[in-house]
Amino acid sequence: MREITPGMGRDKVEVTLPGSKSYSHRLLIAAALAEGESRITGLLRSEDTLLTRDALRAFGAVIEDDGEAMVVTGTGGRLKACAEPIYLANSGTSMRLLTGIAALGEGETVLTGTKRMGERPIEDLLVAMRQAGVPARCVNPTDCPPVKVTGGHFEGGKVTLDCRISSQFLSSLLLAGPYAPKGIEVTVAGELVSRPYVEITLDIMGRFGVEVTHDDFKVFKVAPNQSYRPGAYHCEPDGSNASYFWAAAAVTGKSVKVMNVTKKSRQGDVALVDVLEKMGCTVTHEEDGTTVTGGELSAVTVDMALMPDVVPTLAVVAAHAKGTTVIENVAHLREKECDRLGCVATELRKMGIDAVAKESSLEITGGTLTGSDVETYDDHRMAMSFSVAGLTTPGVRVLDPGCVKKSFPTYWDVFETLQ
Ligand SMILES: O=C(O)C1=C[C@@H](OP(=O)(O)O)[C@@H](O)[C@H](O)C1
Ligand SMILES: C=C(OP(=O)(O)O)C(=O)O
Repeated sequence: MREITPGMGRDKVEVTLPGSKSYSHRLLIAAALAEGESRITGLLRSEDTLLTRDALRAFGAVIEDDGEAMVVTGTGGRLKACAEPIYLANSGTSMRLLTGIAALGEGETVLTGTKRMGERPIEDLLVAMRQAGVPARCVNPTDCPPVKVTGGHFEGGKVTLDCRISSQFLSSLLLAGPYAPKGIEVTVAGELVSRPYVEITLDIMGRFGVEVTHDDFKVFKVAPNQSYRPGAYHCEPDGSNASYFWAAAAVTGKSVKVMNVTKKSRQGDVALVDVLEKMGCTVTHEEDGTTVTGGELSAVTVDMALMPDVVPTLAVVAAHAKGTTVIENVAHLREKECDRLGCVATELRKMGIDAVAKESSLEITGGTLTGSDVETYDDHRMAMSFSVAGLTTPGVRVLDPGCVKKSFPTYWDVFETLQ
């Protein structure tokens, strides 16, 4: 349990954050698929990214950490079969991306995780993998992990993929695509949620020398006989984790500059600053970072389909704003570490805020918050978002502060620099 001390000590604070979770997973995967040695700096070392690292080791990549960089000796796309099941806790990105990669193995791989992982759907990805020749199925009759993938049969070719639940399915097929004999052509059926994460995938594939073409995010083509090029790569800081510090400024009326996170990034969550600006904050864009300064906050109606991970952050800011904020088009939040629509609304209501989770939206009417014991549902973003409420409200106690280890093990140290 951790009780948050209200107030920000200084009027202007600069924070420096660890590497992007999404970029870290992809940098490690691309380097592990390359032939030869890559040196990657700036990587996030958190529970989830280390699970991806360990899984890639199990697939045969050699990965050493010298403290500054991870040095990866890649496999050239020829992966070992894994005798033991690969445990991926509740890292959706590891599970979904590595399920596609397992198709490049030389035998059966079982990928498994926590109880909650066993409730996070993956069948849509497996349907597409089967179309590409890969025997892949859920071990239980649930459409969710554990999954069993039989490598060595990945022909590729044309597949149709439903991307309404997760963009990670598409990233998975694209990342494995260059090593399929026919390459891969993915037609997206249904709305593609969380599109910026696919842009991150394309960015990394491009930087590693693999070409992907697409027709306005509807049909994606990866030609065969391409390979990931090893080299020296750097990981930028995490835009989703920047949100808590911008939100801290928004609710306290102070200024926070997040160093080296800018609108030039492909991380979609950086666009949260545009929403905060609409709500009444002042945003300053500089080459070396982005500053939010709090102001009088008013409600907004905003489509957050492209920025799912910062919805809990925005919800806490909305609880401090005048009027009713409507966060639309976010049904996919129900499939995250917890049901993020239901759980955010429940915890806000415990603080005296009128919050309603609808089927695909969240409505929050700003008001006066009261302190409460915040249940985190083993979800790092619940802990980090609600800690921001503690800056304005006495008596906010985060029940399981340790769950931040999933994406930001040093969160509380950085948070303390605000105070
Ligand atoms: O590909 C990625 O790195 C991610 C994609 C998003 O998931 P969905 O595409 O399932 O929304 C996001 O929520 C997750 O934290 C990271
Ligand atoms: C949804 C998230 O992660 P993942 O899907 O990788 O579990 C997240 O970090 O908010």
